Amino acid sequence: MSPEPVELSERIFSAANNVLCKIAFGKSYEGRQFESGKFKATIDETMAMLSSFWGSDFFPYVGWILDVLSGRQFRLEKLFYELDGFYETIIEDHAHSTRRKSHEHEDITDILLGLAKDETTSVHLTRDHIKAILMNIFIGGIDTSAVTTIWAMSELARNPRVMQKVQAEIRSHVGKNPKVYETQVESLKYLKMVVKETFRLHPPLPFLIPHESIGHCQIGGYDVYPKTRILVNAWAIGRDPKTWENPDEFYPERFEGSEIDFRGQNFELLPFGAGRRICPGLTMGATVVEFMLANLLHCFDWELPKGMKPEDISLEEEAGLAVHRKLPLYLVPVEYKWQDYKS
Ligand code: HEM
Repeated sequence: MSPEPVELSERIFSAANNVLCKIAFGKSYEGRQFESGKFKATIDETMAMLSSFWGSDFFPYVGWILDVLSGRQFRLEKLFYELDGFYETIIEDHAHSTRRKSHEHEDITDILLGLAKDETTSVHLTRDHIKAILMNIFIGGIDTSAVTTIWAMSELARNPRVMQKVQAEIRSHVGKNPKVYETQVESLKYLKMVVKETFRLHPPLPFLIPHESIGHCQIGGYDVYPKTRILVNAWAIGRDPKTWENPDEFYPERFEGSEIDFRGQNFELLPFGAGRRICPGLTMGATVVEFMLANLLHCFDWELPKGMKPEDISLEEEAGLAVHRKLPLYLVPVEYKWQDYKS
């Protein structure tokens, strides 16, 4: 029986969720605190709340009336209690757990609770601080890593030459091992170029996170006054024809021998921002994307659904704080017979 197409977006989201929850909370709470599917819906609702129009942002004295009448305030409060309950469960699970106390298996929540108890440090963490940090990881890390991986798979499905080249690299390094280990990813140079090229064309937060200027400055002859809201268009910067040759083409080789990286030192490529407010989860986010992609590409060959051509894969985007594909991504996974691999 030939394999059926699968909807990849949901599965990649679930994988990113499992990996990041394991690192941060020690286990995945999908199907427990949140039944399956509800987890994604909660993150989607949070992203929608973060990117929607708030009357009170623009009309400080009366704007709240708009927010109440539109029902947004009610949605926000409902979401707040849902998320707060989730973080309470995680903290309680850790505080009263019979889990092993060995430092070897500590997750981020263990470390934060340890810091909160430690009276010798100058950092005084409260329960609210801990919840806020967990919120940053939960909201900031899962969706961004999943979205990048989904865009990478979309571009690879549209570009069979790149797909074959990156798979050949992974398989020649990993050989007959049925899966790729984190330590093996470091040597996958072409995979890293594929990820960079994906960040260039599809930065998951195309306007980063809104900033506010604290002092007066001039940029390109324009005065920017204090308290101005600033949006940096990382999406347009990544497609600027003055910097990038054939900017709309997915061509990872453009990074061969290039110094340009996404770590905030090169303003041509800013998927994680730069400077003081650069994403603190940069290394974790990039590692999770490379790791998920390496395994997807090593374990399966990905064919197009019957009758579809590579150029039929849509790259249409859906507006939001994090830019998702507008349409689901269906591909056919064909299990790779790694026993047959010939180096
Ligand atoms: C592919 C993955 C990721 C991408 C593309 C990404 C991107 C970004 C961007 C663009 C910003 C705003 C920077 C700015 O406005 O200057 C940001 C902020 C942030 N990110 Fe990430 N991120 C990713 C993964 C993660 C992960 C895994 C975590 C946590 C474990 C995380 C936590 C945060 C936090 C806490 C902030 C706010 C920092 C602040 O306000 O100072 N991110 N991220």
